[in-house]
Amino acid sequence: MALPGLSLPGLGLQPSATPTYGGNAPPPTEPAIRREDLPPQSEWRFEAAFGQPYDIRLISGHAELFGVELAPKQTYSLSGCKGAIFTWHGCQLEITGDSESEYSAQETEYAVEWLNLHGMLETAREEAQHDGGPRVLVVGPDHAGKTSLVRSVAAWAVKAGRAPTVLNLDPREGLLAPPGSLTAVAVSSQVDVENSYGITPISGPTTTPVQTPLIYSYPYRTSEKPEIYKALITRMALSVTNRLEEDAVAKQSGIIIDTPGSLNDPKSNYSVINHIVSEFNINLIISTGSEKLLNDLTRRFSANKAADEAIPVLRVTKPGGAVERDAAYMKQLRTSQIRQYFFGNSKEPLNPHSHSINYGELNIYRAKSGADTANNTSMYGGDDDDYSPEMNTASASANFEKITPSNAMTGSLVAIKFCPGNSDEDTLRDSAVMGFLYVAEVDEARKKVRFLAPHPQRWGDRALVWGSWPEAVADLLT
Ligand SMILES: Nc1ncnc2c1ncn2[C@@H]1O[C@H](COP(=O)(O)OP(=O)(O)OP(=O)(O)O)[C@@H](O)[C@H]1O
Repeated sequence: MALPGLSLPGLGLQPSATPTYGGNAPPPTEPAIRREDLPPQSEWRFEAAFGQPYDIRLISGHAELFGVELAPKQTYSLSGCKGAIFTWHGCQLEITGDSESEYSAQETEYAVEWLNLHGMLETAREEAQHDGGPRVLVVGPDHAGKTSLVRSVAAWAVKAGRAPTVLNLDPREGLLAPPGSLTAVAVSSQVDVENSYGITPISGPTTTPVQTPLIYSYPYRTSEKPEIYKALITRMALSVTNRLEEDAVAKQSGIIIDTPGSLNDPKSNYSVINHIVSEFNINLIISTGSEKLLNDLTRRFSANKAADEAIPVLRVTKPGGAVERDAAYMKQLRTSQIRQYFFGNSKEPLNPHSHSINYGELNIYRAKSGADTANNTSMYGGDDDDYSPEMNTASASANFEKITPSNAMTGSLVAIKFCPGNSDEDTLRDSAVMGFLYVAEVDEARKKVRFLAPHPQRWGDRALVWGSWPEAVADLLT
């Protein structure tokens, strides 16, 4: 048994005789299996590399991964995952496989704060009047635990019978969609340990919950195209508000918004945060990982305001285990999310469909990058209170160009928009996404493109949008 709080990789192993190997025989390659006893309110933190098997089984007690309870005796494959298995009352875990880092930790006060936040949100839901439940914005620098917090409070809410709407506004990491998208989804069934919020609708039967998210394409790195980012937020706010009006449970459950760390530059005058707050009518801001941000937002939204105008800004402790994810890891994460979108995972393999289509039948637009477009205003360009998407019509008209397919597209994703192929630029920008295609091959001689799609159905004459983000993945089919 490992000493609580002092566990290091391998220390949980039962001592065994040192094996000796005769001749040139290779050592056995059986993965190491060890058991860890976790005391109450502690967690098993791990960083498992991509492609390296890393399995965890709950042997006794209760434990959860960011709010999602582990089923006893079930093996969870957590390869390519960094996270923590937390226990409120103590548990024993069985761990198989190697990790880059793993240890048990008892400095977990953050978890109590997160649970208190959940209690607070539950009270707000119970007291919700005609304007619905809590509308929460979570902000903080990169790697501060924002996504983990959102996932935990959403999972606890679902367990309490709610259906919170979760929004991901970080295009670097997809939610129920590949990276390069912004998503809103009403989470009504239990969140999955391995698949998080579940998977999007596919052609076959599944064991994981199927969700129907609202997806918008934002094929840029976060700060590249502020005017488009803001226009999409306005669009999403409208769609989400309309959806909530049709679903009393979702309305009462409220919304929780996860944001990228890049929104927190004070030089911007917090222009995008202001925009989100006003479009979603936010009534609670959670700040984590930065004292300065907390102070700035408190001054802006809460201090010296009349009671009916003030928006409370709450500080939540950053989890000690929240780790930085370097550029190489984030690239692997993006590739793995794209692969999973088309091929599923080991438990739920998918069979993508191949579509070979003549150039003449396609309406493809290239979303110009920030460097391409003139009038590229800064994300941080002044106060946002008077922003309206119409103001950007002139610049929006320079954002898409119709193209003929070329080899440069090979390995990229294109978004299938709901709008027709001959739509104007504002419609192209604002239209939600029906799904994504992977460009497997462009045959310039025969003027044909071969796409991979999760669905067998063709998409008619709908507009396709190709952007610079996420980067092309050359080896998706290998
Ligand atoms: N208590 C914890 N123990 C171990 N790992 C953790 C813990 N909390 C979070 N992590 C991990 O740390 C990493 C960063 O956390 P998370 O993604 O929640 O932060 P974030 O603020 O959303 O980051 P970003 O803005 O860069 O997306 C993730 O890989 C997450 O799984």
